[in-house]
Amino acid sequence: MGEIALSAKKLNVYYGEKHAVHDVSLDFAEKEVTALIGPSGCGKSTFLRSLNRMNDLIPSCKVTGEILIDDRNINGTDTDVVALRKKIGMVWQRPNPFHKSIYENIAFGPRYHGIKNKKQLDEIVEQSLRKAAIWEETKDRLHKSALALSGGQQQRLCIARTVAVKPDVILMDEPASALDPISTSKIEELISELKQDYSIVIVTHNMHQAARVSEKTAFFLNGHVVEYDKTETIFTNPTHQRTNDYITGRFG
Ligand SMILES: Nc1ncnc2c1ncn2[C@@H]1O[C@H](COP(=O)(O)OP(=O)(O)OP(=O)(O)O)[C@@H](O)[C@H]1O
Repeated sequence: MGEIALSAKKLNVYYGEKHAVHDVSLDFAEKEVTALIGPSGCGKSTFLRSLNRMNDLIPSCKVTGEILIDDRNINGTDTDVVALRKKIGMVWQRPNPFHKSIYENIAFGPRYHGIKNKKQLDEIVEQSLRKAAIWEETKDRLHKSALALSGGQQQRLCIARTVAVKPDVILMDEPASALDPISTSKIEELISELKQDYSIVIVTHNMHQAARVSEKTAFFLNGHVVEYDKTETIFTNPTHQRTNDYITGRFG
């Protein structure tokens, strides 16, 4: 494995009495894609959300264990959560552009983090849209509403919005599950491009997608990680019977 971008150590997540994630320890390598797979309700999204403290927003939720980035535990009370979410961005299942222009969607984050210069913002908007492979489709309508874009374009816009604040890690929670097959394949191509610059952790129900886009795969079951290995190994020669049963469609 290359350099580690992010590590979870003995992470447990509870919703009140419900113990949703059990003692999960995983290392995520720099500039690789890691897929989190497993049946519905096994804790994939809960785990993903704890990687940038999004679970803080759920009052009943309690997290124990460590998430290490640059050797610092982000679960401490002294963490600047806004700065953390700049470093570790999130793309959700449903595209959620702001009710603003395409330009303003992208400029919002950098402006919030202190960039006011118009020329600099123009450059960031163009670079981010290019990185998210949506520049050609938007360059002549930057000041039109983002909501007029198709679902697939909106999702690429949301990826551009995440990229605009220069994160190290991008978390994606089933980013293509609400999209048609052509938009899905564009998102998959984009993920393969983005991993040259970012570490990506993606939750997906789509096994083919996990096999196509990721280097590593973690198989979750009932809040536990059953197996974590190279994607090729998970899909061709898994160690555990339960992994084999899941990837061959025997359950889930
Ligand atoms: N906000 C919440 N409050 C209480 N329980 C929750 C909450 N969110 C998730 N859970 C429970 O935690 C467990 C894990 O849910 P989670 O959404 O993380 O699973 P998942 O593997 O991502 O599922 P899916 O693939 O269906 O999205 C489930 O039993 C779920 O019902």
